[in-house]
Amino acid sequence: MTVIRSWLYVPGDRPDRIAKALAGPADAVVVDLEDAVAVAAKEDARRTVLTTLAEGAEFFVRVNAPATPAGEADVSALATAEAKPAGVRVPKAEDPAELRRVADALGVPVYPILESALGVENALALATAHPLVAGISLGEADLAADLRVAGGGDSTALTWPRSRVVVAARAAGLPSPVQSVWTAVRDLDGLRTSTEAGRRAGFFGRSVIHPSQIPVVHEVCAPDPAETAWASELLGRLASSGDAAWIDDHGQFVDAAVVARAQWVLALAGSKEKHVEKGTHS
Ligand SMILES: CC(C)(COP(=O)(O)OP(=O)(O)OC[C@H]1O[C@@H](n2cnc3c(N)ncnc32)[C@H](O)[C@@H]1OP(=O)(O)O)[C@@H](O)C(=O)NCCC(=O)NCCSC(=O)C[C@H](O)C(=O)O
Ligand SMILES: [Mg+2]
Repeated sequence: MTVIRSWLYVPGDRPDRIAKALAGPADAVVVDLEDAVAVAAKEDARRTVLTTLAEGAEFFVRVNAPATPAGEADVSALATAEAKPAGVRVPKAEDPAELRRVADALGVPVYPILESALGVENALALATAHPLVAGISLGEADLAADLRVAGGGDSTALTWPRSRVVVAARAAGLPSPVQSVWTAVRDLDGLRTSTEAGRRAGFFGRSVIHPSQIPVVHEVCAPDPAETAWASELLGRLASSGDAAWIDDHGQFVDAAVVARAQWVLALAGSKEKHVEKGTHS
């Protein structure tokens, strides 16, 4: 099993930073053609993406929303390019039919980003829109704006959409969603607390916008030695006794659900970083 912990965004009109991002420690690089790129720079950014792909670099691309002129241009440019991205993130996703068009045109893994009330309401339909849909996530800044609720940090106003996207991803058999970006770039303690909370809430891995955020995300996503030891012990007892249920040495009841969790903990602990495939982490 292989997993991606950090997805580093880098603006498509900054070739210097794209090179740095690709050479750095992020598990995945997402070159952005959408909101990090000014309208006047969209064409340049698209050209840079195509040139960098043609040079053999491996990265993901966030296209513009496919229903917009810039999004149409992104999708048709990538569709005819010989070198394809590892996958595309599709922002402002709301319409499963639109997602199918993108997936059919590009033939690469597609990751819809849910950033509106309608997108969240359609979470399961988007997650199951096409076999190439490989993961869903939230874009919390845009979502908070669309919902007219407090955004930023760990706004509790987004608790329900977060749970909704976790449930829809798992119902569709997709990996746990990747957590949305932490925008207080210099506040690494806040990033850590928020990423830990995200893991507890069912997210795995995080989109980041600055290289300084990568080590924090990697640390939070690292297997917890105590949890790994607990899982090994539990599965050892299961193998030797064959019991279906018991109370462990810590007084905790164990049954099939707890065994499933222990198996997931060990699978994650034994995973290699980089290059997640559909359904390879849950
Ligand atoms: C956020 C930034 C604009 C900050 O830029 P800046 O203040 O110039 O950064 P630093 O001076 O601290 O940079 C220090 C060094 O790190 C390199 N750097 C910085 N950012 C990146 C990066 N993203 N990738 C690679 N390298 C990076 C600098 O070159 C410096 O290097 P050196 O000179 O050698 O020391 C900027 O970080 C940035 O543009 N980040 C990405 C923004 C982005 O792509 N945003 C799109 C995603 S946001 C999102 O998804 C929201 C979502 O849609 C929602 O709705 O929620
Ligand atoms: Mg957004």
